[in-house]
Amino acid sequence: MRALIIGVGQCGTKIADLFALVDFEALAINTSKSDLEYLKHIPEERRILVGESLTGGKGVNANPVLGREAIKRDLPLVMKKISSMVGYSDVDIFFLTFGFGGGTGAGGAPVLAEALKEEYPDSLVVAIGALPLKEEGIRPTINAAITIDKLSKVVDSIIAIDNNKLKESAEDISKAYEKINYTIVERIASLLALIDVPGEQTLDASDLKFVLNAFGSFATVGYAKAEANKVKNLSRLILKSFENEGLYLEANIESALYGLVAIHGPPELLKAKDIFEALEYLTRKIKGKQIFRGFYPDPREKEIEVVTLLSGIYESKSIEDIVVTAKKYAHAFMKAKEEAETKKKELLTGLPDFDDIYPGEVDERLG
Ligand SMILES: Nc1nc2c(ncn2[C@@H]2O[C@H](COP(=O)(O)OP(=O)(O)OP(=O)(O)O)[C@@H](O)[C@H]2O)c(=O)[nH]1
Repeated sequence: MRALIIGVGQCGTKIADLFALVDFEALAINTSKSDLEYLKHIPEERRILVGESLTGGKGVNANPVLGREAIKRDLPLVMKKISSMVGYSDVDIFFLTFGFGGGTGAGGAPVLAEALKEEYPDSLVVAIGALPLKEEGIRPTINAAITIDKLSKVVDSIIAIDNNKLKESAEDISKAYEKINYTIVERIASLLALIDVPGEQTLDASDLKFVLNAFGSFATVGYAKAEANKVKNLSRLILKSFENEGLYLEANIESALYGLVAIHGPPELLKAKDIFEALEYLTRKIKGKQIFRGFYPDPREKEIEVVTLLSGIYESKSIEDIVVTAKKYAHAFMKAKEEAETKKKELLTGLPDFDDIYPGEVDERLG
């Protein structure tokens, strides 16, 4: 299983940097020079500043039109770098990480996704994007809604992370982001690390690709971990991993098409009866009724870890809230703009030109 992580914009490159820390191949793309310099784990030759001629290396200030243009201008450079990283072996999945509410990531991710799909038709392109906090205001909400629409037509799945859901109240925002980013990487890296690893039942790259090949719908990742000696009922721990409070976004998991569950822990505790009980429950619950599973007994392990991926989701309150708010605002804005234009026309119609009021002035002076 080979995954390549491409971070776009500040949020995206911070997340990609954490993936690099746990040994994933990662690339960072940004319009802000200082944000690129701030990264710790992605080597310098894998950091690309785009759109410098447009932005002077200072970011795009939440303007996705500039973000889109910046990536477009330097797309050949970006694709050349990706090609040199890919080399001669296939990439199963390109993961694009970014924040939905800014300018570089929101504007750039769809452009890059399209280019990757064209260049690497056998690889999946999966978006991993953070949804804006409600208190950030209308602009990030609009950026997010439009980017969701664009990506849903290009990528295979969108793993949307609702910052509102993961941020604990009264927390300092940069600390909250740090924690959220850690959670994202912990879950996805744990899952990817188990793919193709021999287990009692093994998940391979084609299982993961099947589950994520979901025509641009939403996916979410659940997680539960506990010290092995404290787990009295494994079935309950598995169920906890896909309970709403453990997921990345508010979503109706019953609307999911596919599920994938990976369980890792000491062999004596991975009891088949408990596992099947929980998986049967999940199979009944989701619409598509297709669950892939992997059990990984590991005698060195002192904890039990469960990672759950649900995909093909169309019912999500987190997404609906953003789209509905953005649509409402966009309609009100377009209406206000139209009214302003009409009012301006009404007010100014009927005025004469200078020549009507000062006839012949120039001719007189010229004699
Ligand atoms: N989870 C998470 N979300 C973040 C983080 N940083 C920013 N965000 C979210 O991402 C959005 C802003 O995206 P950024 O990545 O900062 O913006 P950008 O893509 O670099 O674009 P510009 O700053 O406009 O050039 C906001 O809606 C934030 O809520 C982060 O580290 N983690």
